[in-house]
Amino acid sequence: MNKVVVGLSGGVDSSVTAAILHQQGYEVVGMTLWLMKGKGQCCSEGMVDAARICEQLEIPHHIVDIRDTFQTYIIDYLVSGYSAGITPLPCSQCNKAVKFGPMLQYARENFGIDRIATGHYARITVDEATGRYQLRRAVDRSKDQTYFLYDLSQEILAGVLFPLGEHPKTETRRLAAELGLYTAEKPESQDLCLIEAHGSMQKFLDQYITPQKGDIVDQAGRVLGQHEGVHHYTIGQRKGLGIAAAQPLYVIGLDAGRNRVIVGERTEAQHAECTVQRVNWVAIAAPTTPIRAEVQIRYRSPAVPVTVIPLDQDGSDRVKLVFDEPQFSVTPGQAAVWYDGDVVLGGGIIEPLEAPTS
Ligand SMILES: Nc1ncnc2c1ncn2[C@@H]1O[C@H](COP(=O)(O)OP(=O)(O)OP(=O)(O)O)[C@@H](O)[C@H]1O
Repeated sequence: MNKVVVGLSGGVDSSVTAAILHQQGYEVVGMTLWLMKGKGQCCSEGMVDAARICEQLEIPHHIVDIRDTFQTYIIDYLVSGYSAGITPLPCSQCNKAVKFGPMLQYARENFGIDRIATGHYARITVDEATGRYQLRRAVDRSKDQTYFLYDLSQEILAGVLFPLGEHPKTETRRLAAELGLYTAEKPESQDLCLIEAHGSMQKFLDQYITPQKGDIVDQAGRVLGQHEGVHHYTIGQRKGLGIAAAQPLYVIGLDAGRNRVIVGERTEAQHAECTVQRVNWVAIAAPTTPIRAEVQIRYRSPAVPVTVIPLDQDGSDRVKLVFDEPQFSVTPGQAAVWYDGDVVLGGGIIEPLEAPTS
């Protein structure tokens, strides 16, 4: 019988994932990763709900304490990034370094199982010509999570199932109700798990970074106001600046070294290009010449036409993105993920932009 370990968060998506695979005849083992130290209410609720689902499906449930890994790869990563004036994206890093890699390893070492499944909305296919695993957008585009999954290696994609990628979310809910799953009515998580646990990113970060007031300046260096700590701001932010100006002002730069937040008008918040590091190529091997694609620079932003230019000799690790049209709020630390239609070609982390003068 085919065996699979299903990552169970205690939410409806992973519950239905386990139920679908169970129905399809897989021997399913439930696994919940214990992620957060201290403020762990959502973790403990999730663990209990996951245990209930496993009891209902009559499958085993294992809890794996991975809090040290989460601390190193997510908490420390966020704190050092925000301290340096960038806005790191924790979710792709979490998927790669905390969830998929360790879950596969644990499943192999402890149960001899080399396949895992999660409730992510994405699809995996194989390119028959090249043998490469392809990551594709979910059928339900409003739920598509490929932006957070671009960094998974070929080896990991080979061992993963995303049964929900083929289903609209409404069908997931319907299935949960039809199967009488304990979690069928559970509300959606609205935000990052850290924000859900702490109320806001600022509250979370203030535990680690002492807020240090400083100047809000324009590109000419004129002081326009005071900020509450550089780590409270992100590129493109308009609200909460506390500055009265004739034109709306946006954050266009974060100068952690001089403890300054730099603001400007909307046109100053636009960039024609940026560089991207730590690139992971998914559907294709690293190219050595420029390619055309559509790129997404934020989770909820649309994919826009771009030329992807390899910067290293082998084309692998860094690229330059030249947008057909200048883009608003290109944010260092966030991911840029480029696609060919619904297929992820590759992605990486946006590097610090050329600093606006201040
Ligand atoms: N703590 C965890 N332990 C194991 N697997 C997890 C955990 N958190 C998330 N996952 C897996 O990753 C998938 C996507 O997680 P995400 O945080 O995006 O939650 P979600 O889309 O709200 O899904 P769910 O409804 O299952 O919570 C989940 O469906 C689950 O399979």
